[in-house]
Amino acid sequence: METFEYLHGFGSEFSSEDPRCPDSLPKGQNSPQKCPYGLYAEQLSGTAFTAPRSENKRSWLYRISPSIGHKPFKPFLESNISSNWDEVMPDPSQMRWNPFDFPSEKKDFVEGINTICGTGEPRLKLGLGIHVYSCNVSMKNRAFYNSDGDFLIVPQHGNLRIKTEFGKLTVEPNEICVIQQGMRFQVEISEPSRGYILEVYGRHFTLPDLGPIGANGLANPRDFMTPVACFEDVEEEFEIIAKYQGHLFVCIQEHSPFDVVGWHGNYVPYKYNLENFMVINSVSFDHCDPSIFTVLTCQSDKPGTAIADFVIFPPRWSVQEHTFRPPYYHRNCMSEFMGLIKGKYEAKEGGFLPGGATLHSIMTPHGPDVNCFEKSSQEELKPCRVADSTQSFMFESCLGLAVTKWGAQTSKKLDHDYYKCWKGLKKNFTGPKK
Ligand SMILES: O=C(O)Cc1cc(O)ccc1O
Ligand SMILES: [Fe+2]
Repeated sequence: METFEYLHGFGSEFSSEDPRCPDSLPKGQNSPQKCPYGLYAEQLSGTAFTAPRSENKRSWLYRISPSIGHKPFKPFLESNISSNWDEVMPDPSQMRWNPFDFPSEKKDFVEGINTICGTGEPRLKLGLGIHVYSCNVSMKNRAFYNSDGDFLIVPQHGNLRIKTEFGKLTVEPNEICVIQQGMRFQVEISEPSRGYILEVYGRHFTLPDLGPIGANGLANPRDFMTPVACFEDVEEEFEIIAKYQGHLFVCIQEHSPFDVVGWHGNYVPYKYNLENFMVINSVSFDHCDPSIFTVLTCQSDKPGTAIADFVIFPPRWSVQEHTFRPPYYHRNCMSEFMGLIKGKYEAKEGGFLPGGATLHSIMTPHGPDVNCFEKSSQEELKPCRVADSTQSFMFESCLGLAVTKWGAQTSKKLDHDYYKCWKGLKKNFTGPKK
Protein backbone atom coordinates (compact mmCIF):
# COMPACT_ATOMS: atom_id res chain seq x y z
CA MET A 1 0.00 0.00 0.00
CA GLU A 2 1.11 3.55 -0.64
CA THR A 3 2.64 5.39 2.25
CA PHE A 4 1.52 8.94 2.75
CA GLU A 5 3.08 11.68 4.79
CA TYR A 6 1.34 12.67 8.03
CA LEU A 7 1.39 15.35 10.70
CA HIS A 8 1.60 13.99 14.25
CA GLY A 9 -0.43 15.05 17.29
CA PHE A 10 -3.93 15.12 18.76
CA GLY A 11 -5.94 18.34 18.90
CA SER A 12 -2.93 20.36 17.72
CA GLU A 13 -2.98 23.50 15.59
CA PHE A 14 -1.65 22.17 12.30
CA SER A 15 -0.89 23.84 9.00
CA SER A 16 -0.13 22.22 5.68
CA GLU A 17 0.61 23.42 2.16
CA ASP A 18 0.74 21.23 -0.92
CA PRO A 19 4.44 21.46 -1.90
CA ARG A 20 3.41 22.20 -5.50
CA CYS A 21 2.15 25.61 -4.31
CA PRO A 22 4.50 26.99 -1.63
CA ASP A 23 3.15 29.83 0.51
CA SER A 24 -0.47 29.01 -0.37
CA LEU A 25 -1.50 29.87 3.22
CA PRO A 26 -2.10 33.60 3.73
CA LYS A 27 0.37 35.18 6.14
CA GLY A 28 -0.90 36.87 9.31
CA GLN A 29 -4.62 36.67 8.49
CA ASN A 30 -7.25 34.17 7.40
CA SER A 31 -9.30 36.17 4.90
CA PRO A 32 -7.13 38.42 2.73
CA GLN A 33 -8.85 40.42 0.01
CA LYS A 34 -7.08 38.18 -2.50
CA CYS A 35 -5.74 34.80 -1.40
CA PRO A 36 -2.42 33.44 -2.75
CA TYR A 37 -2.75 31.65 -6.12
CA GLY A 38 -6.33 33.01 -6.51
CA LEU A 39 -7.66 30.47 -4.00
CA TYR A 40 -10.96 30.74 -2.16
CA ALA A 41 -10.83 30.88 1.66
CA GLU A 42 -13.37 28.73 3.49
CA GLN A 43 -13.76 28.10 7.21
CA LEU A 44 -15.00 24.72 8.46
CA SER A 45 -16.37 25.07 12.00
CA GLY A 46 -16.52 21.96 14.16
CA THR A 47 -17.78 23.73 17.29
CA ALA A 48 -19.89 26.82 17.95
CA PHE A 49 -17.91 29.99 17.24
CA THR A 50 -18.18 30.73 20.94
CA ALA A 51 -17.18 27.31 22.33
CA PRO A 52 -14.57 27.62 25.11
CA ARG A 53 -11.08 27.92 23.71
CA SER A 54 -10.12 24.48 25.09
CA GLU A 55 -12.86 22.88 22.99
CA ASN A 56 -13.00 25.24 20.02
CA LYS A 57 -12.45 23.45 16.68
CA ARG A 58 -12.16 25.03 13.27
CA SER A 59 -9.98 24.88 10.20
CA TRP A 60 -9.37 27.23 7.28
CA LEU A 61 -9.24 25.65 3.84
CA TYR A 62 -7.74 27.43 0.80
CA ARG A 63 -9.27 25.83 -2.26
CA ILE A 64 -9.55 26.14 -6.01
CA SER A 65 -13.38 26.34 -6.03
CA PRO A 66 -15.62 27.08 -3.05
CA SER A 67 -17.81 24.20 -1.77
CA ILE A 68 -20.90 26.28 -2.50
CA GLY A 69 -20.56 25.67 -6.26
CA HIS A 70 -23.06 22.79 -6.45
CA LYS A 71 -26.60 22.08 -7.66
CA PRO A 72 -29.49 21.44 -5.18
CA PHE A 73 -29.58 18.28 -3.06
CA LYS A 74 -31.93 15.40 -3.91
CA PRO A 75 -32.69 12.29 -1.83
CA PHE A 76 -30.24 9.38 -2.27
CA LEU A 77 -32.30 6.29 -1.65
CA GLU A 78 -29.87 3.35 -1.97
CA SER A 79 -29.05 3.05 1.71
CA ASN A 80 -29.51 0.98 4.86
CA ILE A 81 -28.57 3.92 7.05
CA SER A 82 -31.20 4.63 9.66
CA SER A 83 -31.82 6.79 12.68
CA ASN A 84 -35.33 5.50 13.19
CA TRP A 85 -35.00 3.65 16.48
CA ASP A 86 -38.59 2.41 16.51
CA GLU A 87 -38.38 0.04 13.54
CA VAL A 88 -38.55 -3.07 15.74
CA MET A 89 -39.69 -3.74 19.32
CA PRO A 90 -37.00 -3.20 21.95
CA ASP A 91 -35.39 -6.46 23.10
CA PRO A 92 -33.13 -6.64 26.17
CA SER A 93 -31.76 -10.09 25.21
CA GLN A 94 -28.03 -10.63 24.77
CA MET A 95 -27.43 -10.39 21.03
CA ARG A 96 -24.72 -11.84 18.85
CA TRP A 97 -24.30 -11.40 15.12
CA ASN A 98 -22.41 -13.79 12.85
CA PRO A 99 -19.88 -12.07 10.56
CA PHE A 100 -21.64 -9.64 8.25
CA ASP A 101 -21.64 -10.54 4.54
CA PHE A 102 -19.69 -8.83 1.81
CA PRO A 103 -22.12 -7.43 -0.76
CA SER A 104 -23.37 -9.62 -3.59
CA GLU A 105 -23.95 -6.63 -5.90
CA LYS A 106 -21.56 -3.74 -6.45
CA LYS A 107 -21.51 -1.40 -3.48
CA ASP A 108 -19.10 1.35 -2.56
CA PHE A 109 -18.36 2.54 0.98
CA VAL A 110 -21.37 4.90 1.23
CA GLU A 111 -23.82 2.45 -0.33
CA GLY A 112 -22.42 -0.30 1.92
CA ILE A 113 -23.15 1.35 5.28
CA ASN A 114 -25.79 -0.52 7.29
CA THR A 115 -27.01 0.72 10.66
CA ILE A 116 -27.19 -2.03 13.31
CA CYS A 117 -28.23 -0.02 16.33
CA GLY A 118 -28.20 3.41 17.85
CA THR A 119 -30.16 6.00 19.71
CA GLY A 120 -30.97 9.68 19.89
CA GLU A 121 -31.69 12.36 17.41
CA PRO A 122 -29.30 13.86 14.89
CA ARG A 123 -31.36 17.06 14.90
CA LEU A 124 -30.76 17.48 18.63
CA LYS A 125 -27.12 16.49 18.22
CA LEU A 126 -27.45 13.92 20.94
CA GLY A 127 -27.02 10.21 20.36
CA LEU A 128 -25.09 7.77 18.25
CA GLY A 129 -25.32 5.24 15.46
CA ILE A 130 -23.42 1.98 15.13
CA HIS A 131 -22.98 0.78 11.57
CA VAL A 132 -21.12 -1.90 9.63
CA TYR A 133 -19.79 -1.08 6.21
CA SER A 134 -19.33 -3.75 3.63
CA CYS A 135 -18.23 -2.79 0.13
CA ASN A 136 -16.58 -4.19 -2.98
CA VAL A 137 -15.95 -1.18 -5.23
CA SER A 138 -14.18 2.15 -4.77
CA MET A 139 -16.07 5.44 -4.69
CA LYS A 140 -15.62 7.07 -8.08
CA ASN A 141 -16.15 10.82 -8.61
CA ARG A 142 -18.14 10.71 -5.42
CA ALA A 143 -17.51 12.23 -1.98
CA PHE A 144 -19.36 11.75 1.26
CA TYR A 145 -19.81 13.95 4.31
CA ASN A 146 -21.80 13.61 7.49
CA SER A 147 -23.67 16.65 8.74
CA ASP A 148 -25.03 14.67 11.72
CA GLY A 149 -21.78 13.86 13.48
CA ASP A 150 -18.36 12.25 13.51
CA PHE A 151 -17.43 8.83 12.13
CA LEU A 152 -14.94 6.63 13.96
CA ILE A 153 -14.11 3.98 11.36
CA VAL A 154 -12.73 0.58 12.42
CA PRO A 155 -11.66 -1.51 9.39
CA GLN A 156 -11.94 -5.24 10.00
CA HIS A 157 -11.06 -6.56 6.54
CA GLY A 158 -9.37 -4.72 3.65
CA ASN A 159 -7.30 -1.55 3.59
CA LEU A 160 -9.02 1.78 3.06
CA ARG A 161 -7.39 4.53 1.05
CA ILE A 162 -9.23 7.67 2.07
CA LYS A 163 -9.01 10.89 0.13
CA THR A 164 -10.16 13.86 2.22
CA GLU A 165 -10.26 17.61 1.75
CA PHE A 166 -7.22 17.73 4.08
CA GLY A 167 -5.20 15.11 2.17
CA LYS A 168 -4.93 11.34 1.82
CA LEU A 169 -4.65 8.62 4.41
CA THR A 170 -4.53 4.84 4.41
CA VAL A 171 -6.28 2.92 7.17
CA GLU A 172 -5.78 -0.81 7.54
CA PRO A 173 -7.28 -3.34 9.95
CA ASN A 174 -5.92 -2.66 13.46
CA GLU A 175 -5.83 1.05 12.65
CA ILE A 176 -8.79 3.39 13.10
CA CYS A 177 -9.60 6.79 11.74
CA VAL A 178 -11.93 9.62 12.67
CA ILE A 179 -13.55 11.72 9.97
CA GLN A 180 -15.33 14.55 11.72
CA GLN A 181 -18.63 16.26 10.95
CA GLY A 182 -18.68 17.99 7.58
CA MET A 183 -15.35 16.70 6.22
CA ARG A 184 -15.68 15.37 2.69
CA PHE A 185 -14.03 12.07 1.92
CA GLN A 186 -13.84 9.32 -0.67
CA VAL A 187 -12.96 5.70 0.06
CA GLU A 188 -10.97 3.53 -2.33
CA ILE A 189 -10.49 -0.18 -1.73
CA SER A 190 -8.46 -2.96 -3.35
CA GLU A 191 -10.56 -5.96 -2.24
CA PRO A 192 -14.00 -6.56 -0.69
CA SER A 193 -13.76 -4.65 2.58
CA ARG A 194 -15.67 -4.61 5.83
CA GLY A 195 -15.59 -2.83 9.16
CA TYR A 196 -17.46 -1.00 11.86
CA ILE A 197 -18.42 2.65 12.30
CA LEU A 198 -19.23 4.47 15.51
CA GLU A 199 -21.05 7.68 14.73
CA VAL A 200 -21.54 10.29 17.45
CA TYR A 201 -23.93 13.16 16.86
CA GLY A 202 -22.80 16.72 17.47
CA ARG A 203 -19.85 16.05 19.75
CA HIS A 204 -16.24 15.13 19.22
CA PHE A 205 -13.88 12.47 20.49
CA THR A 206 -11.21 13.38 23.02
CA LEU A 207 -8.43 11.46 24.72
CA PRO A 208 -9.47 10.21 28.17
CA ASP A 209 -7.99 11.96 31.20
CA LEU A 210 -5.16 9.96 32.74
CA GLY A 211 -5.59 10.91 36.44
CA PRO A 212 -3.04 9.12 38.63
CA ILE A 213 -1.60 7.29 35.59
CA GLY A 214 0.32 10.49 34.96
CA ALA A 215 1.20 12.41 31.84
CA ASN A 216 1.77 9.44 29.52
CA GLY A 217 0.05 6.20 28.62
CA LEU A 218 -2.93 4.64 26.87
CA ALA A 219 -3.18 6.32 23.44
CA ASN A 220 -0.40 8.91 23.35
CA PRO A 221 -1.20 12.13 21.43
CA ARG A 222 1.93 11.93 19.28
CA ASP A 223 0.72 8.68 17.68
CA PHE A 224 -2.33 10.31 16.05
CA MET A 225 -1.73 11.10 12.39
CA THR A 226 -3.34 13.76 10.20
CA PRO A 227 -2.91 13.95 6.41
CA VAL A 228 -1.03 16.70 4.59
CA ALA A 229 -2.57 18.99 1.97
CA CYS A 230 -2.80 17.39 -1.46
CA PHE A 231 -5.02 18.94 -4.10
CA GLU A 232 -6.39 17.70 -7.41
CA ASP A 233 -7.50 20.23 -10.02
CA VAL A 234 -10.14 18.16 -11.81
CA GLU A 235 -13.08 19.65 -13.69
CA GLU A 236 -15.43 16.68 -13.87
CA GLU A 237 -18.85 15.88 -12.53
CA PHE A 238 -18.69 14.88 -8.84
CA GLU A 239 -21.50 13.60 -6.63
CA ILE A 240 -21.46 14.95 -3.09
CA ILE A 241 -23.43 12.70 -0.78
CA ALA A 242 -24.55 14.16 2.53
CA LYS A 243 -25.86 12.32 5.57
CA TYR A 244 -28.30 14.89 6.88
CA GLN A 245 -30.84 14.29 9.68
CA GLY A 246 -30.40 10.54 9.31
CA HIS A 247 -31.01 10.43 5.55
CA LEU A 248 -28.71 10.57 2.55
CA PHE A 249 -28.87 13.32 -0.08
CA VAL A 250 -26.87 13.83 -3.24
CA CYS A 251 -25.89 16.91 -5.21
CA ILE A 252 -23.77 17.43 -8.30
CA GLN A 253 -20.86 19.77 -8.80
CA GLU A 254 -18.55 20.20 -11.76
CA HIS A 255 -15.25 20.04 -9.91
CA SER A 256 -13.40 17.86 -7.46
CA PRO A 257 -14.05 18.62 -3.77
CA PHE A 258 -10.45 17.52 -3.10
CA ASP A 259 -9.05 20.81 -4.36
CA VAL A 260 -7.64 22.20 -1.10
CA VAL A 261 -4.16 23.58 -1.76
CA GLY A 262 -3.38 24.59 1.82
CA TRP A 263 -5.14 24.45 5.16
CA HIS A 264 -4.56 25.27 8.81
CA GLY A 265 -6.46 24.63 12.01
CA ASN A 266 -7.28 22.11 14.71
CA TYR A 267 -10.37 20.50 13.13
CA VAL A 268 -8.92 17.64 11.09
CA PRO A 269 -9.33 13.98 10.17
CA TYR A 270 -6.91 11.63 11.93
CA LYS A 271 -5.86 8.01 12.20
CA TYR A 272 -4.34 5.88 14.94
CA ASN A 273 -2.64 2.49 14.96
CA LEU A 274 -4.00 0.35 17.81
CA GLU A 275 -0.55 -1.27 18.19
CA ASN A 276 0.65 2.01 19.68
CA PHE A 277 -1.70 1.71 22.65
CA MET A 278 0.26 1.57 25.91
CA VAL A 279 -1.57 -0.93 28.07
CA ILE A 280 -2.01 -0.31 31.79
CA ASN A 281 -3.41 -3.13 33.96
CA SER A 282 -3.33 -4.81 37.36
CA VAL A 283 0.04 -6.34 38.24
CA SER A 284 -1.19 -7.64 41.60
CA PHE A 285 -4.70 -9.09 41.71
CA ASP A 286 -8.25 -8.71 40.33
CA HIS A 287 -9.65 -7.78 36.95
CA CYS A 288 -9.67 -4.03 36.24
CA ASP A 289 -12.69 -2.43 34.60
CA PRO A 290 -12.21 -2.20 30.83
CA SER A 291 -12.14 1.61 30.96
CA ILE A 292 -8.35 1.17 31.37
CA PHE A 293 -8.37 0.34 27.65
CA THR A 294 -10.14 3.51 26.45
CA VAL A 295 -8.58 4.86 23.26
CA LEU A 296 -10.99 7.74 22.64
CA THR A 297 -14.04 9.03 24.45
CA CYS A 298 -16.97 11.23 23.52
CA GLN A 299 -18.15 12.69 26.81
CA SER A 300 -21.70 13.55 27.85
CA ASP A 301 -22.43 16.49 30.16
CA LYS A 302 -22.44 14.12 33.16
CA PRO A 303 -18.93 13.98 34.63
CA GLY A 304 -16.99 10.85 33.64
CA THR A 305 -19.90 9.46 31.64
CA ALA A 306 -19.50 8.80 27.94
CA ILE A 307 -21.96 9.14 25.09
CA ALA A 308 -19.50 6.68 23.60
CA ASP A 309 -16.15 5.25 24.59
CA PHE A 310 -13.99 3.41 22.10
CA VAL A 311 -12.29 0.68 24.12
CA ILE A 312 -9.92 -2.02 22.84
CA PHE A 313 -8.78 -5.34 24.28
CA PRO A 314 -5.16 -5.35 23.13
CA PRO A 315 -2.51 -8.06 23.34
CA ARG A 316 -0.87 -7.91 26.78
CA TRP A 317 0.59 -9.86 29.67
CA SER A 318 -1.75 -11.26 32.28
CA VAL A 319 -0.06 -11.70 35.66
CA GLN A 320 -2.71 -11.30 38.36
CA GLU A 321 -2.44 -13.70 41.31
CA HIS A 322 -5.36 -15.56 43.01
CA THR A 323 -7.66 -13.98 40.41
CA PHE A 324 -10.32 -15.08 37.97
CA ARG A 325 -8.55 -13.39 35.09
CA PRO A 326 -11.14 -13.09 32.27
CA PRO A 327 -13.90 -10.46 32.38
CA TYR A 328 -16.18 -10.82 35.38
CA TYR A 329 -19.91 -11.54 35.13
CA HIS A 330 -21.52 -8.23 34.66
CA ARG A 331 -24.64 -6.07 34.61
CA ASN A 332 -23.99 -2.53 33.47
CA CYS A 333 -25.91 0.77 33.44
CA MET A 334 -24.15 1.35 30.10
CA SER A 335 -24.76 -0.32 26.70
CA GLU A 336 -21.91 -2.52 25.43
CA PHE A 337 -21.52 -3.16 21.70
CA MET A 338 -18.50 -5.28 20.78
CA GLY A 339 -16.78 -6.16 17.52
CA LEU A 340 -13.84 -8.38 16.65
CA ILE A 341 -11.13 -7.29 14.23
CA LYS A 342 -9.06 -10.49 14.42
CA GLY A 343 -8.45 -13.56 16.57
CA LYS A 344 -10.60 -14.61 19.52
CA TYR A 345 -12.10 -12.71 22.44
CA GLU A 346 -10.91 -14.18 25.74
CA ALA A 347 -14.36 -14.39 27.38
CA LYS A 348 -15.90 -16.26 24.43
CA GLU A 349 -13.56 -18.25 22.24
CA GLY A 350 -16.38 -19.77 20.17
CA GLY A 351 -19.23 -18.10 18.29
CA PHE A 352 -18.00 -14.50 18.43
CA LEU A 353 -16.09 -14.24 15.15
CA PRO A 354 -14.09 -11.56 13.30
CA GLY A 355 -16.52 -9.32 11.42
CA GLY A 356 -19.37 -10.24 13.79
CA ALA A 357 -20.67 -8.36 16.82
CA THR A 358 -22.37 -8.58 20.20
CA LEU A 359 -24.69 -6.23 22.05
CA HIS A 360 -25.22 -6.43 25.80
CA SER A 361 -27.85 -3.87 26.63
CA ILE A 362 -28.36 -1.88 29.80
CA MET A 363 -28.53 -4.17 32.86
CA THR A 364 -28.61 -7.33 30.73
CA PRO A 365 -26.37 -9.95 32.38
CA HIS A 366 -23.37 -11.17 30.40
CA GLY A 367 -19.86 -12.52 30.88
CA PRO A 368 -17.63 -15.49 30.18
CA ASP A 369 -19.17 -18.53 28.50
CA VAL A 370 -19.13 -21.94 30.21
CA ASN A 371 -15.83 -23.06 28.68
CA CYS A 372 -14.06 -19.88 29.69
CA PHE A 373 -15.44 -20.05 33.24
CA GLU A 374 -14.43 -23.67 33.72
CA LYS A 375 -10.97 -23.21 32.26
CA SER A 376 -10.15 -19.99 34.04
CA SER A 377 -11.39 -21.16 37.44
CA GLN A 378 -8.89 -24.03 37.29
CA GLU A 379 -5.90 -22.71 35.38
CA GLU A 380 -2.49 -22.33 36.94
CA LEU A 381 -1.91 -18.60 37.28
CA LYS A 382 1.44 -18.24 35.56
CA PRO A 383 2.24 -14.99 33.75
CA CYS A 384 0.89 -15.46 30.24
CA ARG A 385 0.13 -13.49 27.12
CA VAL A 386 -3.53 -12.78 26.42
CA ALA A 387 -5.13 -11.73 23.20
CA ASP A 388 -1.92 -12.24 21.17
CA SER A 389 -2.65 -11.56 17.47
CA THR A 390 -6.16 -10.68 18.57
CA GLN A 391 -8.02 -7.40 18.59
CA SER A 392 -11.53 -6.89 19.84
CA PHE A 393 -13.14 -3.62 20.80
CA MET A 394 -16.16 -2.16 22.54
CA PHE A 395 -18.32 0.88 21.84
CA GLU A 396 -19.74 1.63 25.29
CA SER A 397 -22.49 4.18 25.80
CA CYS A 398 -24.47 5.62 28.69
CA LEU A 399 -27.47 5.72 26.32
CA GLY A 400 -29.93 2.89 25.65
CA LEU A 401 -29.47 1.46 22.14
CA ALA A 402 -32.20 0.26 19.79
CA VAL A 403 -31.55 -2.34 17.11
CA THR A 404 -32.67 -1.45 13.58
CA LYS A 405 -34.72 -3.63 11.26
CA TRP A 406 -31.52 -4.26 9.32
CA GLY A 407 -29.76 -5.44 12.48
CA ALA A 408 -32.63 -7.58 13.73
CA GLN A 409 -33.91 -9.01 10.45
CA THR A 410 -32.55 -7.90 7.08
CA SER A 411 -28.92 -8.80 7.79
CA LYS A 412 -30.02 -12.35 8.77
CA LYS A 413 -26.95 -12.51 11.01
CA LEU A 414 -28.54 -12.53 14.45
CA ASP A 415 -27.56 -15.76 16.20
CA HIS A 416 -30.66 -16.94 18.06
CA ASP A 417 -28.62 -19.58 19.93
CA TYR A 418 -26.30 -17.08 21.62
CA TYR A 419 -27.88 -17.63 25.06
CA LYS A 420 -26.75 -21.26 24.95
CA CYS A 421 -23.12 -20.30 25.52
CA TRP A 422 -24.02 -19.78 29.19
CA LYS A 423 -26.07 -22.97 29.45
CA GLY A 424 -24.34 -25.45 31.71
CA LEU A 425 -22.88 -22.96 34.16
CA LYS A 426 -23.06 -25.35 37.08
CA LYS A 427 -24.13 -24.72 40.62
CA ASN A 428 -20.85 -24.94 42.56
CA PHE A 429 -22.23 -23.74 45.90
CA THR A 430 -20.77 -25.84 48.68
CA GLY A 431 -23.62 -25.07 51.10
CA PRO A 432 -23.60 -23.33 54.48
CA LYS A 433 -20.93 -24.27 57.05
CA LYS A 434 -21.91 -27.45 58.84
O1 LIG B 1 -18.68 -7.55 28.49
C1 LIG B 1 -17.53 -7.57 28.06
O2 LIG B 1 -17.01 -8.60 27.61
C2 LIG B 1 -16.70 -6.31 28.16
C3 LIG B 1 -16.00 -6.24 29.47
C4 LIG B 1 -14.69 -6.59 29.54
C5 LIG B 1 -14.04 -6.57 30.74
O3 LIG B 1 -12.75 -6.88 30.79
C6 LIG B 1 -14.71 -6.21 31.90
C7 LIG B 1 -16.04 -5.85 31.82
C8 LIG B 1 -16.69 -5.87 30.61
O4 LIG B 1 -17.97 -5.48 30.50
FE1 LIG C 1 -19.60 -6.09 30.01
